Amino acid sequence: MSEHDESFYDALGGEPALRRLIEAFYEQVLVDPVLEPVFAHFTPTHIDHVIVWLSEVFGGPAGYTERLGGHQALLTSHLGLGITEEQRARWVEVILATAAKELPDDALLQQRFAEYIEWGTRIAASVSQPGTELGDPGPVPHWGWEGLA
Ligand code: HEM
Repeated sequence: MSEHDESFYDALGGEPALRRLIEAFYEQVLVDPVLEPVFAHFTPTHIDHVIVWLSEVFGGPAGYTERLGGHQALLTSHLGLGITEEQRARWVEVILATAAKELPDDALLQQRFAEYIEWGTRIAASVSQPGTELGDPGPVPHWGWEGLA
């Protein structure tokens, strides 16, 4: 048995680990000079919704599809935000520094997590630009030991 036989979600530490990660991440976002203005209208449900999204992406419960509108709703949340490359890159930098502390010290796990964050933030920034019209983005993407499933 390889040490990566358990699901990516279980290896991450499931919902409790994602909660620790995202709560610690947003504590920093809200005092970060680059990111704080972007999250001026931040709501407490935001944290819960990001945890539900990441849980589904990484192979946990499909709560975002079942309760929060799925992939289309996630993309819609970013429409019109006009996320700059500086903001996107800072978001990545802060969450990866937090993941290094809060997620298991497993090189492949940290690498795959970082790859998802790079991929996902580029999509979020892209759809946030003016004039984006979402087609049907399909189901919530899944990401695991092999990357995009
Ligand atoms: C992998 C990348 C990302 C994921 C998984 C993600 C996830 C989410 C989710 C789940 C929501 C909906 C929250 C809700 O329903 O309350 C949301 C909203 C939002 N996201 Fe992202 N996001 C990503 C990247 C980014 C980036 C790079 C930025 C800006 C630098 C950003 C800024 C925002 C803002 C401003 C909102 C609306 C906040 C609010 O009013 O609650 N996101 N995001």
